[in-house]
Amino acid sequence: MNKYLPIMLDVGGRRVMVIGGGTVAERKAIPLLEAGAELVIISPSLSGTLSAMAGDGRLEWISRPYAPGDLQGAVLVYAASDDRAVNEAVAGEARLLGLPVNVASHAEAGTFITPGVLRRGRLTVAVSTSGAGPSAAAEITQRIAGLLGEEYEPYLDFLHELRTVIKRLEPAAEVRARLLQRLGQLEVLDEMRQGTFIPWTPEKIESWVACNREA
Ligand SMILES: C[C@@]1(CC(=O)O)C2=NC(=C\c3[nH]c(c(CCC(=O)O)c3CC(=O)O)Cc3[nH]c(c(CC(=O)O)c3CCC(=O)O)/C=C3\N/C(=C\2)[C@@H](CCC(=O)O)[C@]3(C)CC(=O)O)/[C@H]1CCC(=O)O
Ligand SMILES: NC(=O)c1ccc[n+]([C@@H]2O[C@H](COP(=O)([O-])OP(=O)(O)OC[C@H]3O[C@@H](n4cnc5c(N)ncnc54)[C@H](O)[C@@H]3O)[C@@H](O)[C@H]2O)c1
Repeated sequence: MNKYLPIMLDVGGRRVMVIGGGTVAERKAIPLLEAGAELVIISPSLSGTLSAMAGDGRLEWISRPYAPGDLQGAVLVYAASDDRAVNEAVAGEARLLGLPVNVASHAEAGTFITPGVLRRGRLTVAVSTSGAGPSAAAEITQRIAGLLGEEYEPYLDFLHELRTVIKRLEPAAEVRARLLQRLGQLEVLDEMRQGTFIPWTPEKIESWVACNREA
């Protein structure tokens, strides 16, 4: 049943190939660019949005149909053409090269699928139905969006800042673990939700660390 492994992949500066330039390719391309991928699209045509992005130099467009050998140098592949046989051929080449491949027309021909995604700054929530119901994945993602407000973005920035200071100041693993656990018990998230949070100065952070070091 649990066939798919959820992971968070760093594609920053890495070459990702998308075959096809329509609606689905566009939906896959935008998060790839947001994640800093070096995006190459091979397709005889492009959607309006993708075309504008190619014009701005945000992605490379190779204006022709897919041909075997096109996947050289990629770390990730999306077969998003509307031709099942083409997507099949792309998946075959990816398999030979040992590359993860997503197949839009029939997911079972590929090796990974795309979840619905909600982002709040450093927080990412990914929702997958393992392919059972893509619309349901989108709807559940929207429901979760209603539960997790915008306050999570500054909250995670705050946690990141304190965690960085703690890791810098505390060499002892035991003390670090205690501080990081206490960090999670602060009421900062509620304060941020209510708009009453006052940003901590570096002095306040250091004094909080000093006061919470002991068991
Ligand atoms: C979540 C989301 C992310 C994204 O794509 O970015 C996503 N599909 C979304 C929307 C959506 N997709 C489809 C519809 C029309 C309604 C319907 O058919 O249900 C809608 C609804 C809409 O458009 O509103 C049709 C469809 N989808 C797939 C197939 C082929 C197949 O089942 O094999 C067909 C039939 C094609 C045909 O028949 O021609 C396959 C996949 N779609 C997946 C992801 C993967 C599984 C995710 C999971 O459940 O875990 C998987 C397996 C592979 C993949 O694409 O990675 C995104 C919502 C983003 C958002 O808005 O939040
Ligand atoms: N996975 C999903 O979430 C999902 C959702 C809806 C539809 N689909 C399926 O995904 C496929 C694509 O859907 P779409 O709405 O993006 O279609 P679309 O018609 O908008 O786009 C298809 C694109 O494929 C390109 N193409 C055609 N032949 C090609 C080739 N030989 N090489 C490279 N590119 C080629 C076309 O030029 C076009 O840009 C369809 O099979 C559809 O059934 C998947």
